[in-house]
Amino acid sequence: MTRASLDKQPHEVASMFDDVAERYDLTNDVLSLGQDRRWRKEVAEAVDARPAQKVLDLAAGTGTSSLPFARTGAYVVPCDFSQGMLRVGKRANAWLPYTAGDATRLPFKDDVFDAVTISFGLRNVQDTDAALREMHRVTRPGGRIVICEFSHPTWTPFRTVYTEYLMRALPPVARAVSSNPDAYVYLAESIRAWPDQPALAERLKGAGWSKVAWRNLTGGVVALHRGFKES
Ligand SMILES: C[S@@+](CC[C@H](N)C(=O)[O-])C[C@H]1O[C@@H](n2cnc3c(N)ncnc32)[C@H](O)[C@@H]1O
Repeated sequence: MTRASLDKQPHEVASMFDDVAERYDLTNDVLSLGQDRRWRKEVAEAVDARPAQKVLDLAAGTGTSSLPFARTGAYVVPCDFSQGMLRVGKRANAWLPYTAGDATRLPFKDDVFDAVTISFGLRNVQDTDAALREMHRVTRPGGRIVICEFSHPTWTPFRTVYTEYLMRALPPVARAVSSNPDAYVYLAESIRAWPDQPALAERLKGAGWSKVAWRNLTGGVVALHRGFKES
């Protein structure tokens, strides 16, 4: 697959996730070397969902990213546009209110969620700024956003090793465990093309979010960005 794999239309992205849905959670565990569990714990702490709060987990896929919020007693809505991912999720956790929807045209009214969050999803949305604006629209004044996304390690020697892992080690491992190995070539390429931590913070501000800050996890392999909607 060539770099053209990054130029995917939304329906191609949805279909790519339909293809990997059955083995998505297993593949994640293997390719992240088990780190994904730690990252999810950090996201849950950053979102700090309280009982009865309304939380939107956007690009929720199978809903694995939604479970930590549900466990706090919050009302969490997993939303995604891949029918395949939603189907696998519903089979495992039928009690979650899975909702089909596109991040750039959310099927929710204004100001309804206490918190909106997106894990490993924003990088896949073709129009990042439109998704950030939509997330802002559906958040209540005073509410918060937490974005968990692959990012760029800040220490150069580590960044070099990590880039080698992404471009050389990850594709053959993905070939062994995934039902659609090309999806993981796309993963590697999309991570490299993704804005770095300060650039993503500027995009959040541009979409209307205030008090924007970020924190690196695993040396910057992942970054947690957060922001607030002005009251
Ligand atoms: C890598 S998965 C992340 C799933 C889950 N959040 C997790 O942490 O495991 C990315 C998800 O983003 C979804 N996605 C990509 N673009 C989207 C869009 N425009 N609207 C809704 N979902 C989208 C895909 O369908 C896929 O399920």
